[in-house]
Amino acid sequence: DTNVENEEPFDPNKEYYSTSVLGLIKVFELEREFMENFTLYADALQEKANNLKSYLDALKRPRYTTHEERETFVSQPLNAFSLIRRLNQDWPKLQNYIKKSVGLKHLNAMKEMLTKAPDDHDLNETLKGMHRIETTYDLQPRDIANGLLQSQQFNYKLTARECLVLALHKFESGDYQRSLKWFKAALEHKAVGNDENEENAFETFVRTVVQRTFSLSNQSLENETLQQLLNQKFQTPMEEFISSQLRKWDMENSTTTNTAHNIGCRGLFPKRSNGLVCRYNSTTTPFLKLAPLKMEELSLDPYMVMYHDVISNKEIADLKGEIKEEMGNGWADRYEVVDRVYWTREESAIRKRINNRITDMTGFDVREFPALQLANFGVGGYFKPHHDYFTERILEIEPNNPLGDRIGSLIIYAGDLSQGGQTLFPEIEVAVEPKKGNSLFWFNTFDDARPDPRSLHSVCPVIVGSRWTVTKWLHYIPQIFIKPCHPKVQNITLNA
Ligand SMILES: O=C(O)CCC(=O)C(=O)O
Ligand SMILES: [Fe+2]
Repeated sequence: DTNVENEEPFDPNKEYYSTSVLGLIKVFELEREFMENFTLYADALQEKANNLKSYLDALKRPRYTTHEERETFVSQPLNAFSLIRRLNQDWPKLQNYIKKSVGLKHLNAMKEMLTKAPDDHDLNETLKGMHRIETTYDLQPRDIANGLLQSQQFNYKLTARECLVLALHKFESGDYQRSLKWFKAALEHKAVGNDENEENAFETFVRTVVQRTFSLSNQSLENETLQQLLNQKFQTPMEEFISSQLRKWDMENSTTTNTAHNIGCRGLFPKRSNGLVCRYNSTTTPFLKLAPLKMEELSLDPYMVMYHDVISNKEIADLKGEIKEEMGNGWADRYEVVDRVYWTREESAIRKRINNRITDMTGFDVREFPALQLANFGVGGYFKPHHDYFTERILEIEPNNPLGDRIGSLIIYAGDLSQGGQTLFPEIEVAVEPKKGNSLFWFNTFDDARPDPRSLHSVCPVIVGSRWTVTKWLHYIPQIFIKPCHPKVQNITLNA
């Protein structure tokens, strides 16, 4: 992959709007509020213009172009009186009215809102998310620009400026091949007629390419030469020049994106037919005798199952309703994750219900660690491949955990997604669809509590939808009598 992910220094306290749908809703609200004030401001300006216009209309009279006509007009006392009075009384008022600012209240509100607008880091994080979607699923810039995301056609087209921002982002991250494709998409989406902002955007891109050309060839960049090139910016020789440079640099810098994670996300893991079954589980806890759970085996070794329809929309809504206001802000973890996370630390009826359900699914005791982790993903939100058992990374997040290693993990899918966001196990080539209401459970360690590297997992970048999850790590110590450690040597093979 390219170096897009690592170019910025990591700031753990930085909040991003784009790393969760919850954050994006805030920006949506911000724009709506901005537009409301903008409209009221424009209305106030309009009203002022209308008032000025009607004053002018009231003054309408013949033009009196000759000296004689004017003499006749002012020799009439009513006209003369009216003229003097207007200029003495109305004009100063008119001056004041013209000087008076209107809609200041709305203007100030708009200024205040600007302080909350997404900054450059937000834009960069969003561009990274867009890049992740594009490269993971190997989408073509031309299709994206035309609103085609995988097989779904949206009624949306990117403007040339938007294409150029993407082209520049690829350029800056060294992905010259995709930069060229975005540049071509920008040419295809050029507005009819002259658009100054668009021309500036083209000029910036051309300048960037020309500058690299010159700096690579150790030539000093003569202002005249640059200007000459810029002058022919939309002509074929210029386009050819840009294309040939980007193509040349791409060869020097060729990258491949065929990792197991990407292959899995593209739906290209081999189909498995190994005697796995779906059945009702009515034995893990006594409660299941009354209400068995629909269980689908995904893998026997390592053990991994999917429970279907274990949580209702109502329960999901209750849980979200409880935490939404307090949910922390989105963050971009240096190691793997881009999302917004919240721990439900308060005891509540719905949390208890869900914990009971988790015990029904796993047989494990969760009373010592009743917190639930909620996550909401944003633009291209994902997890890099990682292990949930104690690694340096996890010990950094959870130092001195008295509960022991995370022997199992359970995810409840609680959001509506139409594309992307599968949970992947690259080592055993399993891809799990994040269907709302379902729950995925797997073991991270062998029976003797050694880490099982086959539990490596990742999350594919979300393409379309709001991915919500409830995550529960099942720690070793509380299960010590429920799932005692069986010392047993296992032979495993990895599909590396
Ligand atoms: O959301 C998922 O599907 C997996 C999340 C995960 O791997 C984790 O929270 O450690
Ligand atoms: Fe994980």
